[in-house]
Amino acid sequence: MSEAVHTLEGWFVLHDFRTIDWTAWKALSETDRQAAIEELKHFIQACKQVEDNKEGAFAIYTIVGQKADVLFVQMRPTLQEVGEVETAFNKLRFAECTIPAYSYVSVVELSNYLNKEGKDPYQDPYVRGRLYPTLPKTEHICFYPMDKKREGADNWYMLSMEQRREMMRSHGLIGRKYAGQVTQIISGSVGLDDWEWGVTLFADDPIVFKKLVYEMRFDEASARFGDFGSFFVGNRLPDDQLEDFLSI
Ligand code: VOV
Repeated sequence: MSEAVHTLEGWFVLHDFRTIDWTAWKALSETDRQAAIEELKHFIQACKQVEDNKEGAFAIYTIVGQKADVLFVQMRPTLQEVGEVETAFNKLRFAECTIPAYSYVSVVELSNYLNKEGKDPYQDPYVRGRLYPTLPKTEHICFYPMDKKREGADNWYMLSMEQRREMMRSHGLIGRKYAGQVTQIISGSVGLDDWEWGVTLFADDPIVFKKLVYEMRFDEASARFGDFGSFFVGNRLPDDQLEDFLSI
């Protein structure tokens, strides 16, 4: 049997994609719509407070294309807290005018393919910053789930630790070329959701998503072993644009 890589886990993550039921939203009276916006603003403020207190992380993006209209990314220390914030959102008046489009449950993950053994990684400030991140406030987000293949000769899980380590080293070298242009958060979802990882990328230039993902397609870890789900891409929704976005 091949050796399983040791993983470090950080915050649990919910990617909560909603489609706005514009017909229901338009049917509300102006007063009810304004009250719903105020309530939503309160909810967003509470999520930001959690982030400021370093007790979780939060981001809100509008999604381009018909798969969804808006994405709430919620990170919390426990699965229970992630469930609670999802329920809190569902109780908002605004949520009554949304339709669940897609969701993804995972936990921020780092593997030790490239780590030195020895010190307790959970005490390393760099590792902690990766496991318990403050989400970058970039203009754009890209999310997709992925698997590593288990098909005939292309079975990631039958490779030796050394073979996998070498491929992850090559993968990391490509990624490093994009340092400063893109931030990646890899969250593991084996046993939690339908795919094995969620890939969340943050960048100010969406073309960087295309270039990075394309370049990685030629790298063995992705070319031979990557299987990908649906891609979602979106634009940051700053507080001062929320009203505009929801205005009728
Ligand atoms: C944006 C840059 C970037 C950089 C620097 C980077 C580096 C690294 C390193 C060093 C490591 C290994 C240690 C760790 O940190 O876990 C990883 C790990 C991982 N990655 Fe990555 N990755 C990037 C980016 C990046 C992208 C764009 C993708 C999607 C792949 C694609 O084809 O669409 C991805 C996937 C993953 C996955 C699924 C894992 C876990 C694999 C496993 O078997 O455990 N990743 N990744």
